Amino acid sequence: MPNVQPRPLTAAESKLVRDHEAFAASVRASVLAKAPSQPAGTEDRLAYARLRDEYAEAGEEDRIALLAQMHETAARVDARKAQLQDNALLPDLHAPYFAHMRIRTAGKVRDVLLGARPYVDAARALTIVDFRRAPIAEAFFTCEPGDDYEIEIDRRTVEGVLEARHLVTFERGEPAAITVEGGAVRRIRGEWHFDPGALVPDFSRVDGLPLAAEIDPANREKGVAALLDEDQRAVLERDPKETLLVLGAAGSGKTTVAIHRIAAIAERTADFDPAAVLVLVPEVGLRHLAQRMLTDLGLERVNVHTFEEWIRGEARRVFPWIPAEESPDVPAAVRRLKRHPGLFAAIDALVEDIVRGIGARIDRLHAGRGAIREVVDAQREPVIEHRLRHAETIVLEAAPAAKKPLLKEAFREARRRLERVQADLHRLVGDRALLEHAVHVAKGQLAMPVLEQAAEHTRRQLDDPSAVRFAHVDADRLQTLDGRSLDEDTPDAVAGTIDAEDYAISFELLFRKTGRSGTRAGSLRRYRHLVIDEAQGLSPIELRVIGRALAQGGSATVAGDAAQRLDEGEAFATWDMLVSELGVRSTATHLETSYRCPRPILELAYAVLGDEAAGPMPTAAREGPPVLRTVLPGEGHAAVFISEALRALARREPRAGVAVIAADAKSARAVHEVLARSLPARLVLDGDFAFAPGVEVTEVAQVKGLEFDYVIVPDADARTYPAGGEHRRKMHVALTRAVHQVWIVAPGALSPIFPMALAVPEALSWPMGQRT
Ligand SMILES: Nc1ncnc2c1ncn2[C@@H]1O[C@H](COP(=O)(O)OP(=O)(O)OP(=O)(O)O)[C@@H](O)[C@H]1O
Repeated sequence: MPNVQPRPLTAAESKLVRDHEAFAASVRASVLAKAPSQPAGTEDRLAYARLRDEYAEAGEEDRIALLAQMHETAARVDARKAQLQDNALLPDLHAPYFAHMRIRTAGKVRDVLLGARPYVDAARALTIVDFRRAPIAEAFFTCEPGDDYEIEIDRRTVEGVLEARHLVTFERGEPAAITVEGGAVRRIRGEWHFDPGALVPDFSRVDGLPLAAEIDPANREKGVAALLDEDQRAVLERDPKETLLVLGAAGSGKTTVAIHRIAAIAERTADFDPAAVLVLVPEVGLRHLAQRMLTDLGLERVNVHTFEEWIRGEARRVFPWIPAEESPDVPAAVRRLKRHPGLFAAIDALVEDIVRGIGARIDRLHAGRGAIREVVDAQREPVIEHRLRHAETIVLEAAPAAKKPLLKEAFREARRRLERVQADLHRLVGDRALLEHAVHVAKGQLAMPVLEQAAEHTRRQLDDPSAVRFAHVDADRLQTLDGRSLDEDTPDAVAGTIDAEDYAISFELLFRKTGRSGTRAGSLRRYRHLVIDEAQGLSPIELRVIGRALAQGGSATVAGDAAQRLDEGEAFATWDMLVSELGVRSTATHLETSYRCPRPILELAYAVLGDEAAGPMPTAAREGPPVLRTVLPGEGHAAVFISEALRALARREPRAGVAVIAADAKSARAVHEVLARSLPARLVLDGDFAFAPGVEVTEVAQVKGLEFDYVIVPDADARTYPAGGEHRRKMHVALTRAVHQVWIVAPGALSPIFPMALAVPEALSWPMGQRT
């Protein structure tokens, strides 16, 4: 806890307290004067959805009547919505606002309160503005008391002076603390006191360690190459033909070593061709980083792709039937099913079924009386083509000479058809009976309802989109009330699409049927050397396809860390199994020193992992400043604190690279919306990091393999990171991106994944209100 030495209030501070008690009383009176409680309009909303479905199914003669009904229902829904919104938008009386500013504009002084919802009661001179969106809130985020402001509102410039600004917390609906010069005034057991304390965390650099932007690009790679430790160098000295598994904690140099191994292989290989090397990474950000590292090493011709980019490109070349559009919205459970190792059991069952079908067909056409079918069914090779060849030999041996040419042709035709996998894919992912095999072997990791979901999702994908179905209907008749397409935001938006997960499944089906990874349209490209970075994120079915892209006699460097899995985690079992899915034999190296993060970050990142840690904590290469932690009453307070801290940091260390890493894209957008009001923060949700000084707001999934001078976790609260392995690994990834220092901000109760006993100092002496 901060060093608190209460003292009585000054007259000005007492006046401030009285003002805030008056604001709170005024909000309460205003809100209570408005009657809430309205019935929900659920029935009408459901009716509208039903009508929309009926419209899609209806014949042209019924459409006009249906449209009229849709109109009526929509009008009722809108009216209800307006009522409900009115009530929902009333301020929350427990904590109606979190900040206050006094502004002087056009000769008048006004008090403006900042809250999550806007609210105005002109009679009571009460104004609460939405801190995320109201233009005037910018004055609060960007000005110090006494500063002039100039803000664009509705194309007008409004000028004024910010006279005062305060953050406020509430307890049981009453003001409990208000920031003032040098600290805060605070109500303790009904008495108000002054508490001293700083309000901006003290980011402190590691002595002697340059910021990323301070490292001369020309020295960057040369520098690391010279620094590599014994274990890292040993990897580079291994035979280029060997497949190596490079394991180690976050920041232990796995990517660095894997990329430098390409340079080492290039040096030792007479006919080295960089275009015969493929580097696969999970995200676009890491692709950019790997490309930069390769360019620094003079290896810019090496292919670098995210796994998804690579398999999409290969699948579209090999399977010309693949639809142009990818599904915008795959249900999470279906995505999990399609990547789960249990799916192999469903594929096995499908393979048996296909074989039975082929045997029965040839038998029927050639009057085999069950004998041909029996021979085909009796074969046990994993690949259907091999079974058919085997069966053909047996059948032909027993067949009379006259029948042989026709039988031969029948088998050839059956084999020729094997490369058609489109229908098999649809059956596999849409047939409950087949998928039950997957759920069965998944031992509780997949639940039965996923069968229904997958079948439904596939059925909708196989539907023509409305635009195709109603091609004969006038375009203006297809206009909906809201002007959107009939499919938008409806489950039909997936009609005519494919899921990204289906690419690997198609390759697996093709292999199980033909023993090859090519069709008449094209073949999977092969490489002499593969680098697979962050391999822990790949599913067995994906690894099989990657393994088949390795040329005969080629080698691979597989790097990863099981503690950094960001999916549910079940696609990964052990490193041995992972390598065996790739179809290679490998030797493992463990890198034991973490170079990126200083000790305090590493300690916290390991404590957060708990049982999810793959091994003991690695050695930290250096000491560093403490991890900072701040628990605040809500998002509004967090936004203010983070923007103030970032502005102070930018003044002190303008060359620092800062990542604000939110749990997901939605949270990143919300944080960015506020930060962008007071500083030039970039929102990065497509991997397009600048690798330069400045503030970038992003989500955990984007930052795999990357590093930043400072990391701020803006949503380390219990709601965003509840207990659970998945959340522990996710936080571990976020924390371990920092080279210098980490600041954890919890808007609300701190996540339970942080150990209570851990010595993480409270960064700010912020008096908490009771409400979070
Ligand atoms: N021997 C070394 N001496 C000093 N710095 C090193 C050394 N090895 C690697 N580094 C640096 O440590 C940082 C982390 O390296 P790298 O990104 O390769 O780790 P990683 O194991 O791939 O991390 P992650 O698991 O987070 O992806 C980089 O800045 C790299 O330059």
